[in-house]
Amino acid sequence: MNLQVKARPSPRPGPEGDGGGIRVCGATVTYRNGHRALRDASFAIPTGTIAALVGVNGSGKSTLFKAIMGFVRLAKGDITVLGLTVPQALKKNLVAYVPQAEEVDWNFPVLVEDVVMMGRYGHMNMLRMPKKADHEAVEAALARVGMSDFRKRQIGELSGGQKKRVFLARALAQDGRVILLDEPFTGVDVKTEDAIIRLLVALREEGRVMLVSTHNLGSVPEFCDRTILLKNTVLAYGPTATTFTRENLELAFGGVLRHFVLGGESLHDDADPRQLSVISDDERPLVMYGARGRMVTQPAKPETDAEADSE
Ligand SMILES: Nc1ncnc2c1ncn2[C@@H]1O[C@H](COP(=O)(O)OP(=O)(O)OP(=O)(O)O)[C@@H](O)[C@H]1O
Repeated sequence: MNLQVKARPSPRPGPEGDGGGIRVCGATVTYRNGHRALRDASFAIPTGTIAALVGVNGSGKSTLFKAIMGFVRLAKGDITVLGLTVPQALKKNLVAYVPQAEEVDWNFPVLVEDVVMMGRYGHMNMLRMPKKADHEAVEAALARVGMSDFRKRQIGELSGGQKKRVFLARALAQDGRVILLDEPFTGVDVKTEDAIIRLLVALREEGRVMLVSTHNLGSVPEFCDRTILLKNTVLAYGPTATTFTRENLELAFGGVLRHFVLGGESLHDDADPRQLSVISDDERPLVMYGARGRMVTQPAKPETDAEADSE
């Protein structure tokens, strides 16, 4: 299916983004080779929320993370984290990052507990001598992700899902108030995915803010309060119930998405006229009711139920 992408002005953050959370305003990133990976991107997510970052490969998701982490410089625009500039937030250890598996050199000989201890570096002095509180934080973080028994294992010896949990533990040990997760579900089984989602929901209850890039469309309405649709700029952002729609997904993914409509004999034994739409970019598919695409999965929070019902 070929869908044309309409040019839309990048939506600007509303008042909800003032102060807390992550606020990105007109962010533009141009790499050294001249490639502009992010153009005039704007959105705001308040604290105590989980936001999904959704877009095709190369749409700028990792670039946006790098900008929030201060790894790449903004050519234009401005990012604030919990009301602070990026350097101020990094200095206070407020931002934790769970990288994509491809970004890590798994041959580097380091123990699981040492990886998690790296999360404590920002809390230590120049000599990086761990204190009792650092060891306790590592212990607690490993226990929280169910990886205590693996603490003396080399990180490279673990499965994909176990490695993800270790990097989540590193973010927990750091005690970041803002946690950026770059594709945490890629290469993990459903059980680990559920465990990660439960952990993120618990972290939300603690008032943290999480930005999660994912190709796993089916899980977004399950646990993400907000959605940001990216295609080198922000096409749409807002509550998942009103933003994560079929129309917006088609805008963001164009012909990359597979789209099936099931109805008639392939869905019902009787003359029931109702249809199901299935949308996928080849990870977990999103299932929606009917031609307009009403989500089957439950939105993350009760108030978004109300918004969905009022559609
Ligand atoms: N260091 C770099 N130098 C030049 N171009 C880059 C660099 N890093 C990324 N890019 C380009 O910027 C664009 C956005 O890349 P980015 O990694 O942010 O996308 P993404 O949405 O995270 O993709 P994926 O879903 O594949 O992880 C791509 O076209 C990529 O080739």
